[in-house]
Amino acid sequence: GTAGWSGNPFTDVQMWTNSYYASEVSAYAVPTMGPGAAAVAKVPSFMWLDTRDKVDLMAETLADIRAANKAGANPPNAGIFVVYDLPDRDCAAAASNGEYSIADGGVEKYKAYIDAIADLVKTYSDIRMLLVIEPDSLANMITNLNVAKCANAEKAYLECTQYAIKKLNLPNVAMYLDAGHAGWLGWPANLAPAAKMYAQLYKDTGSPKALRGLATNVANYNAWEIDTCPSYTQGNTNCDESRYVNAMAPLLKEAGWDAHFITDTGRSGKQPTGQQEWGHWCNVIGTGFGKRPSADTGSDLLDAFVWIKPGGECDGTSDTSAARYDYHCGLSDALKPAPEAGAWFQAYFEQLYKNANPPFQ
Ligand SMILES: O=[N+]([O-])c1ccc(O[C@@H]2O[C@H](CO)[C@@H](O[C@@H]3O[C@H](CO)[C@@H](O[C@@H]4O[C@H](CO)[C@@H](O)[C@H](O)[C@H]4O)[C@H](O)[C@H]3O)[C@H](O)[C@H]2O)cc1
Ligand SMILES: [Mg+2]
Repeated sequence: GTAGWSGNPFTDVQMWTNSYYASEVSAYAVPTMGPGAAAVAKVPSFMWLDTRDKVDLMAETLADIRAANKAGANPPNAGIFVVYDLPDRDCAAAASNGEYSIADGGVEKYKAYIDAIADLVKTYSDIRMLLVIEPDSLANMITNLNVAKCANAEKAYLECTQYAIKKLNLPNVAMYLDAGHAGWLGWPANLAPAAKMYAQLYKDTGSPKALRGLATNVANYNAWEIDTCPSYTQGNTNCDESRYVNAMAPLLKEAGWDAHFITDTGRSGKQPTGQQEWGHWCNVIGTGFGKRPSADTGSDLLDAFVWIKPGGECDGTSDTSAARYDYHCGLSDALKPAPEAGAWFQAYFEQLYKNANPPFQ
């Protein structure tokens, strides 16, 4: 099969459209928006393994993919998943805190979570797995060690990430470490320290073949390429993901890692967005579905445009009394009322659909 790969792992496969997202669209969007909304579920978005239980959903999805490939899918389907269950997850924010805590054996539980994923990858060695590793984790190690929860999590994040990289270094895996976005690590002050950290991790894990590069703009809204830098990017010449990737790549190469990239365009179709400030990340108003997933990027550095954050799934609750309330989700440029992170947010889906570029309607 095409499980093994060399070069760009997106060129000879098609990304799988999973039934979990399709069921959300058909249950919540189609009834109010009509059959046209179903077209969004035909666009492949990554499946987030944000709890240990979701690994069971990964197993079901891999069975679906195997069946489709056996039935003659050409090109064959690849699985697209986000590994996202670090202990003390999302350490600089409140909205996406996870099930594991460092204080409560979270590192060991995380390793068992990774072992379960690795077992599935081996069971389905006929299927190529395209993985994003831990959004918002390493990026916080560059810019938020002043946040106590992040400083306390640094050792665990690095131990868990190294464990994940080594255990998932398998022939049918291509993985990309989360690298924030142009408005996060793309700032001049953050770029070199970030490149140093990622290159170090690549070397410390033995320059693993399965570690293809970095994923950018996960759950964020930046354009891949924009002619006029939006006002909220003032001060940072890397005002889109292409500039960020082109600035980061040579630093990694100099440090010994010939890294490639994927960029989330799932919510970057409308530019500029309604952000009052670039650092506002929660349920931002004025955004739209963006460039469709494709390996035809026009860039030697970018393996694919991908939809990593599933459009319509919430970034965080706007309920100020909720345990996971984060003030970013209460800002003027955050759509409200919003449910818990990961839950379906129909009004947001309608916003993305209305503003889609290319359009759906
Ligand atoms: O003018 N200047 O010269 C100058 C210099 C330096 C400046 O400082 C930079 O300012 C940037 C903001 O512009 C900061 O970037 C923000 O950092 C946040 C984490 O702290 C990120 O939040 C995450 O977002 C994820 C989704 O992306 C969520 O899933 C996740 O839950 C959530 O936590 C924001 O995206 C990201 O935009 C940089 O750290 C900071 O270094 C600023 C100006
Ligand atoms: Mg988030």
